[in-house]
Amino acid sequence: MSTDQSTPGPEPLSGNRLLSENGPLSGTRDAQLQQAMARAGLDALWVSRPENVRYLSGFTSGDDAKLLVVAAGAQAGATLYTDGRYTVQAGEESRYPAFIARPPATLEHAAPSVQGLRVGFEADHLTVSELEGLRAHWQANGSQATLVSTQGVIEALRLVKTEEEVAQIREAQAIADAAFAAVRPGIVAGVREDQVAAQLEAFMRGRGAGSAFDITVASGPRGAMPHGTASGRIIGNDELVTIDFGAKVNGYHSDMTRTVAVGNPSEELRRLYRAVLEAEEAAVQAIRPGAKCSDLDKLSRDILVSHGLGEYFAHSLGHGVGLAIHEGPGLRGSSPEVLEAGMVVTAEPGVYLPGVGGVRIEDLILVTESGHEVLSSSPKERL
Ligand SMILES: CSCC[C@H](N)C(=O)N1CCC[C@H]1C(=O)O
Repeated sequence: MSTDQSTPGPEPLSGNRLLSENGPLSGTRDAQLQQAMARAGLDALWVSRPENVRYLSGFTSGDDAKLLVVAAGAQAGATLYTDGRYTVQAGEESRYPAFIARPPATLEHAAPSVQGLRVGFEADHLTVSELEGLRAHWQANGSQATLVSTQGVIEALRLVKTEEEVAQIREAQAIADAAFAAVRPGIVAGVREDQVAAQLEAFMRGRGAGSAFDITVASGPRGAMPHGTASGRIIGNDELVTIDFGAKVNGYHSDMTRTVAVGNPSEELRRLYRAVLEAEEAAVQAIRPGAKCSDLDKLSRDILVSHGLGEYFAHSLGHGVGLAIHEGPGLRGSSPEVLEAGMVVTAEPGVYLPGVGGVRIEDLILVTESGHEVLSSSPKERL
């Protein structure tokens, strides 16, 4: 939602309108939100990250959606702001009343609700011009809100998944596993990388899922690119091919990487593969509640260092997965986070040797009370 009124854009269908009367904050998620806002010293929160709007309201469009949450007092409640393209969708999906308008009408509508309040905004998900819009409308004309820069208020609530959320992720991963099983026999010399990606995507769409992100199919020397999106390269004989993909079900993602052998790759490539597999399996085995994310990263990194490959492990061990493909907790050396039951994370060490190729192996893992459950079930090669 831009505050730039020179930008062409949709008009409200019939003027700005509130689809229903202000609804109260209710339910577990709202209670957790109110507590989080209290901890952050906020009276209100202007939510602009699409995944956060969806998490709280149920509204699925990331194109134009903002949420104003007022935690307590006479104005307590939440309102969804979106434009006239989404009138029907907002009415069907949002738990909160929707005000259909474009800025600045949205900000003018919200101004009386935030008068004199400490209003948080999401610093990582608000443009400079949008912040200027908040200042212009909420810190003038007697509104005098105090704008507070925040980070991760709602993301912290999203770390531990509910059973319903886990079910969506599990379903997404099951579809991705089925796609891999269907496509794997066709990954042979002479096939283009983008044909492999297209087959995976078509399979997932056929099962009612989307693709979680641009699929990586990186063969031969392209394996040295951690984000080697499928290209027109023809897969050669005796190569390794790294395939990283996921499905998306009701907004929830899965994420898995397999590196497969075509023909008989060299002993040097097989050595890389075995080292990464050892690092990956050790990390997975160590996943349990109470495990420090930084320790898990170190565990897998130390194994690769012991094989002389530490310098080629060019990223962190893994990340949380949910409404975003990359979310907390971060399984990286600098992370202060500790795993809890209900988190869903990846373990995905890799090595990338420019001019040679690369290997990455990744599983999707649910942290359980007793340890973990590996959600991804596609077989890994033993080279
Ligand atoms: C663009 S989404 C990439 C998904 C992938 N599984 C992934 O998270 N990574 C691949 C390389 C490292 C890691 C990342 O940090 O992007």
